[in-house]
Amino acid sequence: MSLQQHLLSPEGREALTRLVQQQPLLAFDFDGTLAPIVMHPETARTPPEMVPLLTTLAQRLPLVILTGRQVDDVRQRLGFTPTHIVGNHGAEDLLEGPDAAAVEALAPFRARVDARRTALSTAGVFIEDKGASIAIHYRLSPDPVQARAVIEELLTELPPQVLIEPGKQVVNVLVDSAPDKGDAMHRLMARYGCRSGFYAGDDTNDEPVFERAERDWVTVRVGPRLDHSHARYYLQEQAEMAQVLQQMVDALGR
Ligand SMILES: O=P(O)(O)OC[C@H]1O[C@H](O[C@H]2O[C@H](CO)[C@@H](O)[C@H](O)[C@H]2O)[C@H](O)[C@@H](O)[C@@H]1O
Repeated sequence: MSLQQHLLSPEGREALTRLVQQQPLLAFDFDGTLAPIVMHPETARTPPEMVPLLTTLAQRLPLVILTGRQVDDVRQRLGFTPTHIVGNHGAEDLLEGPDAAAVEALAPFRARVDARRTALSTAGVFIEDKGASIAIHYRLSPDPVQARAVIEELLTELPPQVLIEPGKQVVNVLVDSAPDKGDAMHRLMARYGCRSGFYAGDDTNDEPVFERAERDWVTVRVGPRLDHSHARYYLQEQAEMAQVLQQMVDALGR
């Protein structure tokens, strides 16, 4: 793993320009990458100034969204129509729906959640059941100690195949046999016949894409440089993404 470079450095801009001219697959995570992180998940949106840039890019290249959200949820927040969407951290394809085995494997965990609804809500912990994965949100909890205790108890006995992954003020409950974002990216590269790719993400669920990227892909982690990330480039903050999109549009020319 080598030191990450800033994507808007001269070297980063050159790599981006070179990539865009090779008809790559452009893939973006949503929360924290296209949309700023906000307190309430239901208020997240692509900033208006980025929408025309994304619209132009999606008209010129295959442009896909790989998100932890459900497909129908993210679709209404984008403000433009991407070529394809994969949701649920890789486990829900726009055309094929959620991974049925994952939905089924989560049934016993769902029952554990149901039995603790009152304790969770008293602690300000909000459950987002997305079918093929479940998010346990604690950003809005007024008492982090109480929230942690309730979540720890909920996670004490995990059903077979169920695993947990930390995210941004959220615990993701996933199924180990379900496809992740890395699987989704490789599947979409094949589907759209692309030999090179761009991927931007900001969280733990994006690392499988960074880790399994081919040598000539441009991979970007949104957030201060993190030495243990497998992304090749970084952006200091989400607001810089608009400049990246503009650079791509400029590189495509007319
Ligand atoms: O893979 P992503 O597109 O980045 O989705 C990851 C999760 O995003 C959402 O939660 C996160 O963003 C919220 C809005 O900014 C924030 O309030 C929350 O604390 C974050 O964890 C979404 O609600 C989840 O379903 C996604 O898995």
